[in-house]
Amino acid sequence: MRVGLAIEATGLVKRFGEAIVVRGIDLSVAQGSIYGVLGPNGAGKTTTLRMLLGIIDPDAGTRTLLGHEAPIEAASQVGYMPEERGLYPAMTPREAIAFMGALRGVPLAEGRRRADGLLADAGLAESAAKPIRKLSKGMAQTVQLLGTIVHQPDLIVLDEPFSGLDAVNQARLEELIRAQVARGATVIFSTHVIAHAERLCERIAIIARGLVRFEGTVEQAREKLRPRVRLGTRAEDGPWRAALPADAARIDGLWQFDLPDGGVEPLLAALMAGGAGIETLSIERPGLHDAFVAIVGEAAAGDVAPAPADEAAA
Ligand SMILES: Nc1ncnc2c1ncn2[C@@H]1O[C@H](COP(=O)(O)OP(=O)(O)OP(=O)(O)O)[C@@H](O)[C@H]1O
Repeated sequence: MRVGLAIEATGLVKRFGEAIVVRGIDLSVAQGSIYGVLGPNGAGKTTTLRMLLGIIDPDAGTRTLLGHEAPIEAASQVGYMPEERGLYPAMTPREAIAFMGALRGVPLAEGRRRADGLLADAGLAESAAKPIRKLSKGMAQTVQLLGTIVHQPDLIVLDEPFSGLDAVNQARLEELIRAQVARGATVIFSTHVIAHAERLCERIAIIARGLVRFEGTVEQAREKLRPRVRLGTRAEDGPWRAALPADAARIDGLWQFDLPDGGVEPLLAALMAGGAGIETLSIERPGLHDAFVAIVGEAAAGDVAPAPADEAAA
């Protein structure tokens, strides 16, 4: 393992029958960081996480998990919450969490003690002794998450952890992830809800159609797009229109276009001289959501031609 990496994967490939769903993915996750794997439905996120954990084996490529080349050897130091949730409905949250801890080597009495603390922190103290079947879906999901971290794993892998939670519980989960990292854990999670990744992650990978299309910081992803100008003019038409950039479109009553290289000042001068009557002006930096849509869109367009991994596999 390279110093400081919790996960290092190179060239991961996975086929299911004829379909190559992961086509050569590299991933490096620094110890003590929060890492986001973003991608549209079917991109290959879950398959990638499963390969990293050793639940399935890649058809090609290698992965090192907490310094172990065989992921199973790291199992006791890993907490994994799969996308398919499931707890025994007759168990209580306290018992379920303690049971999940026992599977990872935490004595039951200690597991119960930890469960009570975790449930209290999550605002679920009153539900600690009710059967899970009486809990809401979101509450049950929180219990499953607490069971995932009860053994204080060094690496926490969460598949779509925010889906199914209301806004309050999503915020709680963000806090919990930060708290886990503060105690020294590494967290990697998949999501197609971009806002969480934007707030939480030091680095992200955007996966589409089985390939990493972007890897870097959230800031670097945003920098791939130009700021967007929205401009309202009193007059709808006039010779001044020639001063607008070629890509300017009138959307919802506003001219919208990417910030030109020379900034907006020369353009505004031309509009003012031409009597366009500037009523509103905003220049907005794109968010991660915009960058995500653009990167995934490019991937879809680019995939009309065969990708290199397909050619290599053929
Ligand atoms: N065991 C399997 N057998 C056959 N095909 C599979 C299997 N697992 C996944 N796939 C296919 O692989 C592709 C990628 O699936 P995967 O679950 O990894 O995507 P994902 O990015 O996690 O998507 P989502 O956000 O919808 O969960 C999909 O087309 C899926 O149908």
